[in-house]
Amino acid sequence: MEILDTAGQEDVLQKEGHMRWADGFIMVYDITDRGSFKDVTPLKGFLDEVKRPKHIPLVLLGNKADLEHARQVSTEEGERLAAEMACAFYECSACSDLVGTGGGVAEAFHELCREVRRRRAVQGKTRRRSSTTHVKQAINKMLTKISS
Ligand SMILES: Nc1nc2c(ncn2[C@@H]2O[C@H](COP(=O)(O)OP(=O)(O)OP(=O)(O)O)[C@@H](O)[C@H]2O)c(=O)[nH]1
Repeated sequence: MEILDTAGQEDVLQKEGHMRWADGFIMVYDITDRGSFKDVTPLKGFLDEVKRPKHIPLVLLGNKADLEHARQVSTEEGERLAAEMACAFYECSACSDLVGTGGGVAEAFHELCREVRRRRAVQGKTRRRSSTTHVKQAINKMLTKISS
């Protein structure tokens, strides 16, 4: 697995390059900064424009859960946004190893990996099914030729 931590201030071309490169995304906002939460929706819109096929593996992550006293974005708001984007949601603290806060970082990465694998398995099945269909069609053609 390769992890790219984007700078957050990259230009559109850089952003597009990163989006094309990646198989999955963790979108992180700061629960003590409503502005960072508001940035998620347009970023997801941009991702949908750039990425084919759509519905790429995605996890929404609210960071800095250790700073509860400074919270600006509720857990429910995070959950609602994740439901809208049809993705998993966690809150975490990159600065705390406490159970229930620090655990979210690892869990977010695990969930993203699981989702990437699930999508690949589904795509693999589709590809296998379609190649079987091609073989069947070719055999049918041959049989038709032979019988005519
Ligand atoms: N209390 C607390 N502080 C955090 C947490 N995560 C990051 N920080 C602090 O927030 C500041 C910014 O962290 P960065 O990792 O540079 O954030 P970033 O989003 O990667 O910033 P860019 O490089 O601009 O993209 C630093 O001072 C971190 O120590 C957290 O979970 N809890």
